[in-house]
Amino acid sequence: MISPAPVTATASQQPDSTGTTSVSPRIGVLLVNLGTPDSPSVPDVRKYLREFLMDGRVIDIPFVSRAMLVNLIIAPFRSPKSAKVYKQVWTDRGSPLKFYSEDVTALLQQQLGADYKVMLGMRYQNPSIASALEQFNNKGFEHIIVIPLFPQYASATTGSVYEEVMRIISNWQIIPQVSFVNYFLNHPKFIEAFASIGKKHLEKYKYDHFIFTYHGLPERQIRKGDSSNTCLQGDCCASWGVRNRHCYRAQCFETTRLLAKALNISESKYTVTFQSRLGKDPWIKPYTDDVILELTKKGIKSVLAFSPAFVADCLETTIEVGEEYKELFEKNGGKHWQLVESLNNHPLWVDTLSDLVKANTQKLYV
Ligand SMILES: C=CC1=C(C)c2cc3[nH]c(cc4nc(cc5[nH]c(cc1n2)c(C)c5CCC(=O)O)C(CCC(=O)O)=C4C)c(C)c3C=C
Ligand SMILES: [Fe+2]
Ligand SMILES: [Fe+2]
Repeated sequence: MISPAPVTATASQQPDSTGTTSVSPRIGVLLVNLGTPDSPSVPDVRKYLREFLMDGRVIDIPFVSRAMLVNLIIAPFRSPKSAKVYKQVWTDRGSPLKFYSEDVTALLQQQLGADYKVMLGMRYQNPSIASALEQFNNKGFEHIIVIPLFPQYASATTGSVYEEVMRIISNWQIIPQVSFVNYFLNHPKFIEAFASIGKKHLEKYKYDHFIFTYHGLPERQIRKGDSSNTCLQGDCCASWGVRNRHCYRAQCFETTRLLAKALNISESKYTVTFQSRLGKDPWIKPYTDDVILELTKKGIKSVLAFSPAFVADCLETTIEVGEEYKELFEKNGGKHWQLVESLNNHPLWVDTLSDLVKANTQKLYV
């Protein structure tokens, strides 16, 4: 696969709010994505999967059971299969998840200017969150803004990033002001960015149906965070608000409603689905593969598939949605399946991040 050329940042000195030009940045911005193996080799993929799946927020079962499951079953059996798939998406700049995250880091740095220093960390493997945060340790930074690159909150993703950042920062001599962005599932520019990529496909083809497929989660993880005791019952996700603010499933429905509105897609024309389930426990429903089969039975011939839980193309978009679900759809009578590419290095995505940083930048009283 050929990757786009890297984006390079040219940080310039800019006047601050008092009109004076600052010499060194005082605000650190840490972007964190999930992570990816260092290479598509089986040992590197195994190392990545081990670190990822041994996170107690990802596989939330007792440590000993988790260690047995990961080390005796998942890592040995899944690594060779996953390595093959990583080889398919690998480019001269590495995995798309990583190089698009690097591009966005450079573009955001360019946009924010010299008062800010923007760093990228990966929750698993490299560059680590620890190595990125070290750039802010004891160097005069007054505020660190952490943005996990996950539009919707889940304990397995955003929650895990918070835990790791706090674990590291808690050892510092000076702990500056730290802000965390909890989610941005409804940010107008985030919605506009995805909608504008989708529109390009809509201009070329008249689709019968639209699928909004999100990464799944074990139902258990939704229940654990459900203080209202309303989740996963009836149409609990029909609305999103104070009652279910951190329900990942409700958040996915909210992102979808906003995207459908921006794209003028009526409710009867789309379905929200959840993909990538692992293991035998029930995950949040409906499952993407089940819905694909139902749609083909109803005679749906063409589908445009959005994957708005991801901000960069990765295995879960390019391969799972773009290839595996396409194959399933076509095998069962579908004719035209199209994945909407992820935000990657889209200018409106960089604007979204810039807005999030600005909204979290506090006046420093010095
Ligand atoms: C086993 C439990 C898993 C949970 C819970 C989970 C939540 C979750 N993950 C993402 C984002 C991504 N996941 C990716 C890959 C991936 N996820 C799991 C498992 C869980 N994820 C596995 C085993 C894998 C690896 C797939 C493989 O190797 O075959 C990726 C892609 C990484 C890449 O480099 O391409 C992303 C991104 C979210 C948003 C989420 C909870 C909402
Ligand atoms: Fe995942
Ligand atoms: Fe819910």
